[in-house]
Amino acid sequence: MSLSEKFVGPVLAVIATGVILALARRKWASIRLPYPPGPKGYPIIGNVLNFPENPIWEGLTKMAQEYNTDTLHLNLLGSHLVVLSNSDLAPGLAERDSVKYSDRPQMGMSWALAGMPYGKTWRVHRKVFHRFFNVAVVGQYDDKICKAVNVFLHRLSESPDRFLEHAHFLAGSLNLSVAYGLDVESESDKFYSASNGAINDLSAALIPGAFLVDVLPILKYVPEWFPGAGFKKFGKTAKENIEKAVNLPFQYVKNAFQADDITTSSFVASCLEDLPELSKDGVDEETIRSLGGTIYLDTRSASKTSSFLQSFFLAATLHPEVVCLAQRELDEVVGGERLPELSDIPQLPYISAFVKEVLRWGPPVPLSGAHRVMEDDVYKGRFIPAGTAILDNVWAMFRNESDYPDPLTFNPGRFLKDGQIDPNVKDPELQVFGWGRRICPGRHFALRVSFLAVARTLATFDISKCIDEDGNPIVPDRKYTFGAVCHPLPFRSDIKPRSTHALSLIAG
Ligand code: HEM
Repeated sequence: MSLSEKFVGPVLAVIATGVILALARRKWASIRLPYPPGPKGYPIIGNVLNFPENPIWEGLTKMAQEYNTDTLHLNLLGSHLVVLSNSDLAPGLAERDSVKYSDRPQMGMSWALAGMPYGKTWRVHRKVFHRFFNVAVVGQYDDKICKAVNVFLHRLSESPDRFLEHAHFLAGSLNLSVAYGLDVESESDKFYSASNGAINDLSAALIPGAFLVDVLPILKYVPEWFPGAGFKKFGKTAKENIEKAVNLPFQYVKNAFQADDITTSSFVASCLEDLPELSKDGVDEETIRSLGGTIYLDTRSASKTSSFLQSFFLAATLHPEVVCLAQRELDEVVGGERLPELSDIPQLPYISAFVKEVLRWGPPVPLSGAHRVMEDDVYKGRFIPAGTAILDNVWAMFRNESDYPDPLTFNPGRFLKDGQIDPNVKDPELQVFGWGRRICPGRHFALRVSFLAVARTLATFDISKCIDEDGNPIVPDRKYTFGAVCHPLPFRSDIKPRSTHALSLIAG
C-alpha cells in the first residue's frame, strides 16, 4: 500500500466527521436559537392576524419599533418572513454569503429575470443583461433617452394637465425603444397598448394580496374570499396578455433581422446579432425573447421610472422654493441657451441632489424585491431558516432620523456640502435599487433617464400649485397607491413653459 493510499481512509474519516459535526451543530443551533424578534403567532396561521393593513411598510415599521428590532420576524401560515429596516443589514448579509441570499420566492413569473430562481438560467440571463446595461456601456442609450425626454417636454407643453400620463408614456415608450427599437408615437400604438395592458394586469396582480403572494407563495393556496386574495383573479386573460406583449415586438424585430432590415438599434437586435457568440454561454432565442419582455414587463421598470417622475412633480408642486433653487443652478450652467445634457451632471449638483431626494421622499418600491434564503443561516444569534423571504423596508430606512434629519421634509440640500454632493450622507441611490446579486441591473440606465427628465423639465417649465375659484392654492395630498410599485394618487399641478424661448428650445 502506497503512502498516499494509507492516508486516504483517515483523511476521509476526518472530513466525514467534520461534516457530520457541522450539520449537527447547525441543526442544534437551529433548535436552540430563537427566530429574530417579532410578535408571537397562533398555531398554524402564525402571524396572519398580526399582519399590518396598508400601507404595509408603515405597519411593519411600527411593529419593528415595538419589538425594538431592525430584523422583524413574522410567520405566515408556516412561511417565514424577515423584514430589514436598517440600511446596513442587507449589504451585510450579501457580503457574508451573497449566494445564500440570492434566490427569489416563486410565484409563476420564473420565465423572467426578476422572478427566476437563483441558478444557471438566472446567471445566463443576468450576464446578457449586464453586458448591455453596465455602467461602461449604458451611455449607448443616451440618444434614445434625449429623444424620449424631448417628446415628453413637447407633450407637456401641449397638454400640461396630463403630466402624470406623460410621465408614464415617457418611461414606457423609452423601454420599447431600448428593448426593440420601436418608435412609439402615441398611447394607441399597437405595441405600446399591448405592453401597457399587460403592465396593468401585472399591476393588478401586484395589489396587496398579490404582492404578498410574491413574497410568500404559500398564499396561492388560500381561498379567493381570503382578505387580500384578489390576486386570484389574475388568471388566464392576464397571462395571455403578457404572452402577447412579449411575443409581438420580439417577432417584429426577429422578422426584420431575418430580412436584414434592421433600421434602428435595440437590445433585442444586438442580441440576435451577437447570438453566435452569446450561444457559447448558453444563450438562445428564448433567452433573448424573455429578456426583451423583462425590460418592459416583468421588472415593472416602466412603472418604477414613471413613479419616480410622478413623485418629482408632486415634490416640485409642493415646494416652489426648491424649484427656484434648481432653476437658478440650471440657468447659471446652461444659461437658458440650450437644454441641459447628461454631460452636465458634474456641473449640476443641485439637480443630482434633487433626484436623490425624490428617490428618498417617494421611493417607487417601498419594500424592496423579496430575496429567498437558500440555506439555514444564523445571524447575530438568531435563526433564519431556509425558505425565509427577506424584505428590505426601504420606506423605514428613508425615514431614519439619524441618517436624514427632519425626514418628512423634502430638502435636496441635505445631500450637499459646500455646493457639492456630500459623500457623508447616505445615498438613497444605493438602497432604492435593492442589494446583493439581485441588485437592479437597470439602475444606471434609470438614473440617467431620471436626471435628464428632471433637469430638462425644470429648465423649461415652471411648476406650482393650481389656484381654486376663491384664489387659494390647492395643496396636493401626499398620498400613494399601495402595491409593489407605488405611484402618487392623481393630483393637480400648474405647469407652464418658463418663456417663449423655453418653448422654442422644446420645439428644437
Ligand atoms: C427608478 C427606477 C427603478 C427602480 C427604483 C428599480 C428598483 C429595483 C429593485 C428594488 C429591484 C429588486 C432588487 C433586489 O431584489 O434586491 C429591481 C430589480 C430589477 N430591475 Fe429595477 N428599478 C428601476 C428601473 C429599472 C429599469 C429601467 C430596468 C431595465 C432597463 C430595470 C431592470 C430590473 C431587473 C431586470 C431586475 C431583476 C434583477 C434580478 O432579479 O436579478 N429596473 N429593480
